[in-house]
Amino acid sequence: MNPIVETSGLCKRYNESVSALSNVDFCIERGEFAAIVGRSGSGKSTLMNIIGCLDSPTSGTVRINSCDIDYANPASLVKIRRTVIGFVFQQFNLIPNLTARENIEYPLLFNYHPPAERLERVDYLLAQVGLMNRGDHYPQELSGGEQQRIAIARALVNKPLLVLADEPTGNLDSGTGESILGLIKDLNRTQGTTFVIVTHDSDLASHADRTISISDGMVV
Ligand SMILES: Nc1ncnc2c1ncn2[C@@H]1O[C@H](COP(=O)(O)OP(=O)(O)OP(=O)(O)O)[C@@H](O)[C@H]1O
Repeated sequence: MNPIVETSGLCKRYNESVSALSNVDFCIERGEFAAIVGRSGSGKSTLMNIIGCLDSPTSGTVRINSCDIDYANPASLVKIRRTVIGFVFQQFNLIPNLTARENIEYPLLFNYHPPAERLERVDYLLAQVGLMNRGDHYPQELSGGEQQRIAIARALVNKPLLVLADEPTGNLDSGTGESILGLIKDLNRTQGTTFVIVTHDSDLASHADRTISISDGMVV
């Protein structure tokens, strides 16, 4: 057992009447491809936001890569988000006035990388997601599935240990959604990157090694 994420007694209350997570204990192993499933409002996004260091729990602890997360220290959260975690969103969130290639390269600009190294990394990832011939296209010139492939390449550019994807297929038709999950599965197998995805769709979740079900803020 070599977990990349461990939570213990995780609780999140948004206010007195809304308890979004209650006492969540779970772990994600290194190299795993896990799917979090649950009905709308069950607490999936809340859990992903806390693991992704985008939001803080009301109580409980989270360990990522064997370090306790200090939610009171914003600089340490930024560092973890930049170096350990990659994010993929339902809405793709590509920057519209940058080409596909520039979108993938963008996170590298925050850490020092020589230009030749950046080019090589971007070319490698464009090939990995099967879009070598689309690098100079702007997001609006790409299909939804192609935009999500570029967003996945961008999430991988800093070689994160963990990629969190919140409804990565939510904006795609079912065939394209399957091909995106096939890509994630392939990257997980070939590169060993840990993926945690949230999906409403239990058929799509069956691509994952393990399904974690959330109901009313609890792992069931
Ligand atoms: N900022 C907020 N303020 C108050 N309540 C919130 C806030 N964000 C989420 N909630 C509530 O917390 C609960 C869990 O929400 P969450 O977004 O985590 O669910 P979800 O499983 O991701 O839902 P969906 O599948 O619809 O995206 C819901 O009852 C929601 O209304």
